[in-house]
Amino acid sequence: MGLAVDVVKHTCRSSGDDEMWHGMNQSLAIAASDHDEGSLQAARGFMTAFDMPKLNTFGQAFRNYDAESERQAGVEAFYRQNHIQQTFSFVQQMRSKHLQLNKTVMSIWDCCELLNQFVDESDPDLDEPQIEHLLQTAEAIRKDHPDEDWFHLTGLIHDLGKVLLHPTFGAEPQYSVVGDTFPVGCAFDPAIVHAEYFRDNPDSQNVLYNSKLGIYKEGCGLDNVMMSWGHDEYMYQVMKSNNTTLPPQALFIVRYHSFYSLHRSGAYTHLLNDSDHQMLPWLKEFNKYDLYSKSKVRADVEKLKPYYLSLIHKYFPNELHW
Ligand SMILES: O[C@H]1[C@H](O)[C@@H](O)[C@H](O)[C@@H](O)[C@H]1O
Ligand SMILES: [Fe+2]
Ligand SMILES: [Fe+2]
Repeated sequence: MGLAVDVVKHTCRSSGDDEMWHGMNQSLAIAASDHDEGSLQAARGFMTAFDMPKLNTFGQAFRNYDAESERQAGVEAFYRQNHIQQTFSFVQQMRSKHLQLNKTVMSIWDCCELLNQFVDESDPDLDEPQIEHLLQTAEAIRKDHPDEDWFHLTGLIHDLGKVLLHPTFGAEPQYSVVGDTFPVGCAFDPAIVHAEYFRDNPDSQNVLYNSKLGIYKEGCGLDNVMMSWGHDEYMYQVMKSNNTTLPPQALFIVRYHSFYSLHRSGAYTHLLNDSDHQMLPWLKEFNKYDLYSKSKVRADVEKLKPYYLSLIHKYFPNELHW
């Protein structure tokens, strides 16, 4: 890898057999309900080739928001802003501003290239332009899941919603585009990164929104939950409205990949319905590659381009409305 990092080799049973979608989903769901990484790996039945580093490129554990590092102060300032601004009503405003998808028309690949100029201020683990992260994620997935091209493409496109930072979309501030996401309309969970800054979010004082369930019903399903505004929801809506043929798992991954308090800490599970529970293992599997592939090793964009163009062609129209 060319990096002085410790690597953990993942071993698991390999079967080589192709499994049917539903069969796999079922075993993944069972493994996930066991909360056991080992059985999750076994249920997957894949040989894993991706090396998961223990430390990020700054020599820290991944997602350590308290460690003193060159990115720490900026990341904390980001979350302060994010947690103060993201209210229920802010989310409504952003949705009506951006979900009409009338800002531009472009292809998926054009969007990847547009992201080349942006660095994500919320990320303690990476200060590389976003296109690097997209290809690193996709290629890491490809190593472990060679036959699931939909999953490779999901890796490539999962962060394309960060294009909201571009002047074409009004150059939205980082606090309304990146960072972890969380439900609005109910109490903020302490498991959310830098939850202390929710003190100054007006919704924390609003009795409609500050109880455990807030405006929601137990088991209502994430589809009925309003998430903080950012690149996840935006890209999900872009995919859906432009009629992607990617499977439902891909849409779920894109939509909730930043919902760390759920997929890492198990918060908010009282809002999930059965379908969400079935999807959750895919989200966790995806997260491994999204998080641990972040490195300074540059992707060879020109070499990889033809393969990803073929996937884009398979699952998306040539031009999309954004
Ligand atoms: O792309 C973003 C970004 O990398 C953030 O730092 C992280 O907090 C989000 O969850 C992720 O989706
Ligand atoms: Fe993301
Ligand atoms: Fe990402």
